[in-house]
Amino acid sequence: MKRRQEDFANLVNEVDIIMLDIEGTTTSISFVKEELFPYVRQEISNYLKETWDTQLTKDDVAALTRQVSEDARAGVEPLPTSHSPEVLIPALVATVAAMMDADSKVPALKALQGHMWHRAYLNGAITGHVYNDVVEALQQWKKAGKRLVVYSSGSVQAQKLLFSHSCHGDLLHYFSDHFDTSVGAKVEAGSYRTILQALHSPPPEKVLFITDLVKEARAAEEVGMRVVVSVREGTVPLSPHDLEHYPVIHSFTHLLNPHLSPSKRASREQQKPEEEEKQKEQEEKQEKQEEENAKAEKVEEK
Ligand SMILES: CSCCC(=O)C(=O)COP(=O)(O)O
Repeated sequence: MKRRQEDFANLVNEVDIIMLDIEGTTTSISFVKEELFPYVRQEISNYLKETWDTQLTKDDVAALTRQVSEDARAGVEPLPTSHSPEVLIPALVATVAAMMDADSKVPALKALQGHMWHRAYLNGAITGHVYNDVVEALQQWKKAGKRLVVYSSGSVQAQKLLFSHSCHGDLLHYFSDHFDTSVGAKVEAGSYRTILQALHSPPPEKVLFITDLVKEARAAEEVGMRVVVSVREGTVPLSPHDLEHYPVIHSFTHLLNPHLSPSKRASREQQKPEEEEKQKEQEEKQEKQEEENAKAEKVEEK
């Protein structure tokens, strides 16, 4: 279903809290998959060797060991019982690689990743990617008195690092609250109930959650939150049903009040040409898919 700019602006007007996912929503999938995650894979062995005696790493290793022994009940190889770093580090490296291959979101893995990225952001090896259109939206929404929060599988520390060391400078001040998988998995409705409680129980329909994953949108919807699905380069394609059911955006520009912000075109002018090109391609692809779905539905009706 095609929604007009005013419909989106009304949706934003009707809520007090806007909760954002990161990967595929505020931030490109390629940044996470091609920079953040490879950094962990490349550096983990050195990082563990260098920090082995620190309390932070001892806690991370203990949490991973607990996680692996829980998973062992599901047939996963347990870690060696030895305390020797020579034995344990290679086993931990293999375990973390296996967890990342499976795109695991367990808090033990996410905490270790966050601690490793801390170094990378501080020494400038990594700069957090945030889409240009997101920055304009954050500014407009903050001015309009919206409370802005983040819910990502990345640890709260990793979220704060990304926004405070972003390619647009420090954006952390826009956000009042951060949630990660310590409140529960993003595909579970219970996690969104916990978040509502932490936000002092606003009416759920006063909260808008923006995410690229329909499973997450569904869980948030189950507790009564409003949802918008973000389609960016590399996000999981939406089924015809999801395209019909969910408001879909290709850029936060779609959610801006056209009377308060520079026009859609003006916002595009600020984009890097390659980002603009990708966004246009994405929009054209989506429109084509919508047309094909409509045609397929007509044929089915006949
Ligand atoms: C804080 S950025 C790190 C991204 C990450 O680790 C991840 O698992 C992505 O999760 P999201 O819920 O933002 O899609």
